[in-house]
Amino acid sequence: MASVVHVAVGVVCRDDGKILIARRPDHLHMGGRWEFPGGKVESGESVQQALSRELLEEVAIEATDLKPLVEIRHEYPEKTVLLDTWQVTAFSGEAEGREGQETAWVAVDELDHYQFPDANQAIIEAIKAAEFSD
Ligand SMILES: Nc1nc2c([nH]c(=O)n2[C@H]2C[C@H](O)[C@@H](COP(=O)(O)OP(=O)(O)OP(=O)(O)O)O2)c(=O)[nH]1
Ligand SMILES: [Mg+2]
Repeated sequence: MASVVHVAVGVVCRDDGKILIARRPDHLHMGGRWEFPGGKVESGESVQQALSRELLEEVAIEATDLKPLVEIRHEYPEKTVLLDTWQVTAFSGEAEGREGQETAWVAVDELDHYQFPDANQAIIEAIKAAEFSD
């Protein structure tokens, strides 16, 4: 059986409530679709360390406060991922796609207008639910 890929995913939220999304480079799995920035947890790393590293590498954001949002396990035909998803409640830096990706700040009720990988529907639902519990 194929192993599960552990992925650290960040929902970076600005003071105006908008959330950072980035477009996955075409050559990657789910290329061309929008995502919440993040990447694979490497061996010896905690998920928080992985997320902080990926946010800096991908979108030039330095996360200063993280809180767990949701864990989504999803089976794609090619692989199974565990999206370990965190809300980034404080950060510094100006978001930019450091790997040439397009980025956007999007209101929660506009997330549905973007095409994400299939696993992300559950993340979007968790974001909407969290909005009302804060
Ligand atoms: N970062 C991220 N990955 C997602 C999301 N939704 C989703 O299905 N994925 C999947 C796509 C990939 O199979 C996997 C993440 O891998 P990745 O390609 O971002 O990993 P990485 O940045 O470490 O890149 P690399 O090791 O391939 O260089 O999780 C999402 O919202 N954000
Ligand atoms: Mg990545």
